[in-house]
Amino acid sequence: MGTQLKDVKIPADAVKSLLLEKHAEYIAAYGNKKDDYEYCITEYLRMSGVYWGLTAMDLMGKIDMMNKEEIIEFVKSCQREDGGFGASVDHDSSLLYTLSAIQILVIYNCLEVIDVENAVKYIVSLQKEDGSFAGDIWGEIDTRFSFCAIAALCLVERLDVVHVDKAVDYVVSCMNFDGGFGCRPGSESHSGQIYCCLGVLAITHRLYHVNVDMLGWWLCERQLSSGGLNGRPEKLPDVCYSWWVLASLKIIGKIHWINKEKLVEFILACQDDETGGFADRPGDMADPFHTLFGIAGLSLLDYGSDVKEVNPVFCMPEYVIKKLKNKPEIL
Ligand SMILES: CN(C(=O)[C@H](Cc1cnc[nH]1)NC(=O)OCc1ccccc1)[C@@H](Cc1ccccc1)C(=O)N[C@@H](Cc1c[nH]c2ccccc12)C(=O)NO
Ligand SMILES: [Zn+2]
Repeated sequence: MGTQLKDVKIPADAVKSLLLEKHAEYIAAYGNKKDDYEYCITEYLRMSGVYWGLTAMDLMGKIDMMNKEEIIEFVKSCQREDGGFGASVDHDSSLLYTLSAIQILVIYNCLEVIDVENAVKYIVSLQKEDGSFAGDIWGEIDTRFSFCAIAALCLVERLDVVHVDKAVDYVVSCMNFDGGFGCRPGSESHSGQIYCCLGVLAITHRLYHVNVDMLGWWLCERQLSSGGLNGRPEKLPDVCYSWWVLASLKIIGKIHWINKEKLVEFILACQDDETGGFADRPGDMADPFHTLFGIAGLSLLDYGSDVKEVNPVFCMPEYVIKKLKNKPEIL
């Protein structure tokens, strides 16, 4: 018989509707358990964790349940001498957490509380001769960091300070024969990297470089019989990959190429009806990361009226991105 496709079976008693109130309670309570084991071991990505929780709550119309003052104080306390932001207080600066910090402040519309000029200097300092970006001073090059840099500069309306054409050339040099993108030239196509590279091309209005039919085909091939999407061939479906693939399809105008009903069923089945929140696949433990990307995925699928529209490029509420002078393009 043919190769057994790895997939999950959705249990008959799986959740079939969005438990919005439970997810709001789950996220609101998460920030209060400062001595919880899980909270402590995720200190290394805390700034991103705050972005995930805040964005999920805003998309659910529950942002008022978050402690605005405490969040803004935390973000301010993480800006370092070099202008960048670390994941938590006293952690080294990185482009990943500099983007998350700026995303949080733009949602709260209070960029003035930080030194934007110094943050811009930090981002510029990480661009290389070939247009690529390192993630921090230790120098790892990855198209993820190209997205962090371009997205952050777009959010503070300062795209003019970097070599945009060289940044685009580097991203294009990472395009593969299958239409996808990897982390460096010649790297294997991966849904997360595709999302980042399309984000750079959407923000810089250079989506004409994309082989839309080839990439669209590769992306909708990610859907398995469970309805869920995986990140690469032969991998298991995962609700966060439902976001990376779906957002990518939305950016290139091919979201209608996948079976929306089956994907909605998969995402809803990933909810934890006891604790609230979404897990990566049915039956696993929920976490704030998969909760954001489950809700954002349902938003892209126009599920239910009580979830706000999400911007596929920034994974932030559309009403926030609409205010930008230079909006990202989608096909
Ligand atoms: C570091 N991360 C990952 O590698 C996750 C792990 C994972 C979750 N489910 C399956 N694997 N994978 C992941 O985020 O892959 C998507 C991805 C990969 C590369 C580039 C962009 C997105 C996760 C954290 C994590 C670790 C372990 C378990 C669950 C979450 C993570 O921080 N992802 C990043 C992915 C990302 C989103 N936007 C970006 C912009 C630029 C760079 C990265 C990102 C994030 O959400 N930042 O806000
Ligand atoms: Zn995942």
